[in-house]
Amino acid sequence: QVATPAAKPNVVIVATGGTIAGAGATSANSATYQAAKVPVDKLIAGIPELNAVANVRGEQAFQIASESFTNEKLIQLGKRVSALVKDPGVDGVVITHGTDTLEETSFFLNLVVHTDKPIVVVGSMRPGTAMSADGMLNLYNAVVLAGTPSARGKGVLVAMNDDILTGRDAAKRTNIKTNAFASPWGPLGMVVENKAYWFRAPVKRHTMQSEFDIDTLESLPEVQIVYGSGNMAPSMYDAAVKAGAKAIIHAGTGNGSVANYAVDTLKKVRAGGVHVIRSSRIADGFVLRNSEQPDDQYDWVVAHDLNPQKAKILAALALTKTNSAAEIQRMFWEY
Ligand SMILES: NC(=O)CC[C@H](N)C(=O)O
Repeated sequence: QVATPAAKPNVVIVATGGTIAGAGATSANSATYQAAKVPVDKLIAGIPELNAVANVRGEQAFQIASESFTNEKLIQLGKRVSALVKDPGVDGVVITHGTDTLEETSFFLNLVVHTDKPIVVVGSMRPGTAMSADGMLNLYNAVVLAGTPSARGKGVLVAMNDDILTGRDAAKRTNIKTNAFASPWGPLGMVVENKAYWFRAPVKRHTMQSEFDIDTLESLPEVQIVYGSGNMAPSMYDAAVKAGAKAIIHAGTGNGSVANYAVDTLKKVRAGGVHVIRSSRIADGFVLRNSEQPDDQYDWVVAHDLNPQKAKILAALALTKTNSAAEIQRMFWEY
């Protein structure tokens, strides 16, 4: 009796732009190119091998370089993904995305899309026109992952350079090389020749367990980041408040430290009703509450292990639920 082949999964690729859709003048241009040029159908047509692993169709949500993402685009993308995963005919979703803010989008979707279906965010460091372009295999791996049943329930995933990273932790660490993304806590696994191999699973709240829901969101409160350095200008915090920030992410040196000449400004910011959240400018930062600064006394929040750009996403979502620093801190411990 001939075994009937397993039905191929139905995967939708939602394209937003980035280098994975980029084009350079010559094959030697691995770092000089224009992002967001190639439409999704051409990306799919360029990888005929996709037909062997999934039934794939594409949608062009945007065609932009990801440094140009806005809160409005995050919400628009989130709502589209939420609608797609509700479709019983869709088994998984891939999002092609520029790598500059890929980590913000993957974390945002991890927090707001209520599904256990795989959602895989993917980009590339070289345009498809370059020698040893990485986009084709990254996209192929992302589609394999989005159609893999064992990828269900693991939250939003990032597929880059053979690694499977969690959308929560994935961060861009270099701006030229193909091994650009990493997590402070390591990858969840790898995709190798059409198969996902798992070694870890996320433990923080995400997707189905999240209290945030894209279907109830129409906008996000303003949150801005102020970068810590020697000889800072405390007026930068005032400028963020003037720009409408409801929370300021302090991207502090080391332990999320605050210069002694800036503490009073941040205390005034908090007294004015704007939240202060201490993150760290270093890679793999980990900010302990009441270390270096008396957060309890100042009613400040610490970002835990989240880098400033990730903390900004969670802070904005937290402010849609509460204005209590204690509640915001709980969310930073749990997500
Ligand atoms: N590798 C990339 O995707 C970077 C290109 C562009 N800055 C973007 O983020 O869209």
